[in-house]
Amino acid sequence: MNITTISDDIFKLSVSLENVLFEGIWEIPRGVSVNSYIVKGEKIALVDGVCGWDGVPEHLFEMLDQMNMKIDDVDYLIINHMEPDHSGWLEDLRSIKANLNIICTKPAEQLLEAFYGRVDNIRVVKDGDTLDLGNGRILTFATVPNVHWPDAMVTYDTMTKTLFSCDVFGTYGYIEGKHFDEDLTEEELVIFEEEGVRYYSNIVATFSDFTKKALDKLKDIEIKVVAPGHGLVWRKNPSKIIDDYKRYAAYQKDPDLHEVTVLYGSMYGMTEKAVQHIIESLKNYDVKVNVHRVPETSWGTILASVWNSPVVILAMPTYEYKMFPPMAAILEELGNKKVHNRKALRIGSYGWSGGAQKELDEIMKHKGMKWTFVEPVEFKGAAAQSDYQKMDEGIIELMEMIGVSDTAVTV
Ligand SMILES: Cc1cc2nc3c(=O)[nH]c(=O)nc-3n(C[C@H](O)[C@H](O)[C@H](O)COP(=O)(O)O)c2cc1C
Repeated sequence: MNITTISDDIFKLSVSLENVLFEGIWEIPRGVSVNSYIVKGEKIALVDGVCGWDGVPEHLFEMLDQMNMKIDDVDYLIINHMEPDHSGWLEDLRSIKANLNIICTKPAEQLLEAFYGRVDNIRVVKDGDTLDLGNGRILTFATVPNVHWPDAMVTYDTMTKTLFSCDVFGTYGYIEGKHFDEDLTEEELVIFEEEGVRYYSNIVATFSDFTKKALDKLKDIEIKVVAPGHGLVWRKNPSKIIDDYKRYAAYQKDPDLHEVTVLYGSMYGMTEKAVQHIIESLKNYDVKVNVHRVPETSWGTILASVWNSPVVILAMPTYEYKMFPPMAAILEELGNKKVHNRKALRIGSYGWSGGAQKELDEIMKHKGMKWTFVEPVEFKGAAAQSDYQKMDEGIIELMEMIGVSDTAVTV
């Protein structure tokens, strides 16, 4: 755990995680930080906690020691969001200071009881409520329901105009010694953009409509510092992460990028050979192409890729009268994350009955995904020249749909 000064009397305590699956599912190749904040007036508030990683509470005590504080000095624990990665200190803190005052929303109060059996010393807050810490430091609260649990809220320090936003404006990614956006090189900023969309697509995507409402609610607040529960503190250019989140929310239905995801599975190479043809054909267009094989590529990586891609090529064979199972699993997950309105081509090999296409149609329908498909190209065994021709025609159609033209020079 490390401690960083954000501004006079505001400190970040954070833990970096790597080599774990975040939420037990998502790979985090560049790690993630989990951030908690200490805000001091006459009274002291701890905004969010982190899970019981990294020797908490011992490390927490060391950090407090460095600030000449003891846990007894903390007057309030503000819980923006009850998910255990942010509320996990609660049990330890309560065992040390039983009368710790907790500030949270009504839905969080119910979750507190469910998760920790806690019903005492809770002040429930709603939109616009304030907490006066003394010395002119007044905190206000705004609920942001379902970003990403029903209980979520953000806390705003009116003195420094710092927004403690918990999961909102979070990113994956952790670079040793880099805590603020102003610490980053251009290349590192690109890393955090990639990790932003990865985090959004893995964690927040399902709640994009709620995220849009939350962003709308926050738009009239003057924000000088964004201090989220994951990732960097945005101090030099806070509007960067706010605008990024607007884009990410919009990508649910319309990623306005020239990017294609080719998602495929293949048992014996027939479908894979056709995928190679498609990859070659896409080289004729000015588009970024991401190729992912299932089940080898993790769901988190695929989600991030498809979130950025208006065009998706799905390639899979028939397997036991249905589609190759890992492809069905990831398509269901894309449906759960509400990845809507993609333009798509499906290709694949079958042996005798087919069945992949039927299952694909069913998934699209029951998940309400509203993808627009060009004519599928299914072939028995190996693809023939006429099949490759049809694939190329499908690609032309898809590229036209996103306004990308063929870069090959014809004489
Ligand atoms: C375990 C297994 C199950 C299969 N089930 C079906 C099936 O139900 N219907 C069908 O038409 N083909 C079925 N096939 C045939 C494959 O779809 C066919 O071999 C296809 O060419 C495989 O494509 P690939 O080389 O890209 O893996 C099956 C093949 C395997 C290995």
